[in-house]
Amino acid sequence: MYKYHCLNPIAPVGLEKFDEDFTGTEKVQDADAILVRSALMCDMEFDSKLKVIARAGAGVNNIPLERCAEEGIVVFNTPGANANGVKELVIAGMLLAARDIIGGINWVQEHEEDGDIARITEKKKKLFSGTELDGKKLGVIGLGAIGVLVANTATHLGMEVYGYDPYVSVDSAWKLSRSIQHAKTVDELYKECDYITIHVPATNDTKGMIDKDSISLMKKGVVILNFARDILVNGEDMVDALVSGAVKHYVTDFPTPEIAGVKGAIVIPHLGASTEESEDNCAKMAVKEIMDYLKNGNIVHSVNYPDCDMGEKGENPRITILHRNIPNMLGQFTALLAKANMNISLLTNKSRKEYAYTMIDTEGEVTEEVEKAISQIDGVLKVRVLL
Ligand SMILES: NC(=O)C1=CN([C@@H]2O[C@H](COP(=O)(O)OP(=O)(O)OC[C@H]3O[C@@H](n4cnc5c(N)ncnc54)[C@H](O)[C@@H]3O)[C@@H](O)[C@H]2O)C=CC1
Ligand SMILES: O=C(O)CCC(=O)C(=O)O
Repeated sequence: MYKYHCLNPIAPVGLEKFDEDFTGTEKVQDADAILVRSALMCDMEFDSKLKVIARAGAGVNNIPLERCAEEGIVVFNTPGANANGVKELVIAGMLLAARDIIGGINWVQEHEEDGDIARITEKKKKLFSGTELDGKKLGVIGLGAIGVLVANTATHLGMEVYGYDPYVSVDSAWKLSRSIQHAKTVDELYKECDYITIHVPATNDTKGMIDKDSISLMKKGVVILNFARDILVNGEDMVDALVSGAVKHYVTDFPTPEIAGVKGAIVIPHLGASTEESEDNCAKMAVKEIMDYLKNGNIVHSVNYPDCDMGEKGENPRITILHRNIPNMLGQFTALLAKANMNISLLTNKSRKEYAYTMIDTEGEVTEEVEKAISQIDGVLKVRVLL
């Protein structure tokens, strides 16, 4: 029986997909699998029993990926499963910046007791007038699951859309509307656009990518939207830009003490993926990934190990080995099995940067001695024998 623990609430429709070989546990130290959304895991100690973490969502900057890889813990995310939820809120964010909907609604609430509200509305509404998105230029940085949806939808609102992503995947490129203009440099996008929205992962390379230098290249009064992660934007520089009017609105899904009360900032409490549909999609995908890994050894949508899929495990035992990507690992595995007089019926080996994964279907029993001998090979991080 495998045990799973949820560090955040995970949609029941996903958890219901676990079959009879799985049960929930309140004790994280007993878990073979952890499901998580945004809970911070960077300082957590992991029990040697833990084999897999599934992030029901896209961003994985709350999980220590490298340490997990070293400890033989495979980390998954659920690419694209919440992209539509975020896209819809980004479009709402652009509309909130273009029209003073929030100011107008607040004004009505302040005058809700006023019997004359209908008449004074017509006098006061000019205080909350705005502009339209039609004809404006939108720059989308990062054309992954969310960026592509935002870019394509904005074209239907009449916006002229520029996209920038030096690492765009073939899949995303296929999905992108032909009317999106390809910005060859991010500076080109900064200079051209009235609205700029960022949809890149938070990494050492992207941290602080929006700062006083990048803002200085943008049009005065630009609107910047950040539904990716707070650390992509230098908070101090953004406050200065809002105060000076260099940035008209900063629409962000990430409240920080620095930005929360600043005039011009439109701050949402991380609601991008908080829709029934996104939560259900993420939970279902995360549970599927965990079951497939624990029962079949397959890795699909990992963020710290290579994806590797040998289909459903059959009658024969399957040995799965997480190991370093160094020479002669396969040679040592096969030599060891040959010495134990074992036949290999199927073998796959995949690598990703410093780490690799080998799956071996064998004919005949895998003894404890064989399992132990594999785990003692230098560079092996975790061995499992699936029966
Ligand atoms: N507000 C919310 O609730 C949510 C926020 N997110 C955040 O949005 C981010 C993006 O999500 P997805 O689109 O699903 O991820 P994704 O992985 O599908 O797309 C990310 C894209 O960014 C591109 N990229 C990476 N570095 C870049 C750079 N320096 N310049 C330009 N492009 C670069 C990649 O090539 C990729 O196409 C996530 O990493 C997460 O932090 C995701 C889901 C929900
Ligand atoms: O689970 C959530 O609500 C956060 C979603 C998110 O930020 C992500 O998927 O990266």
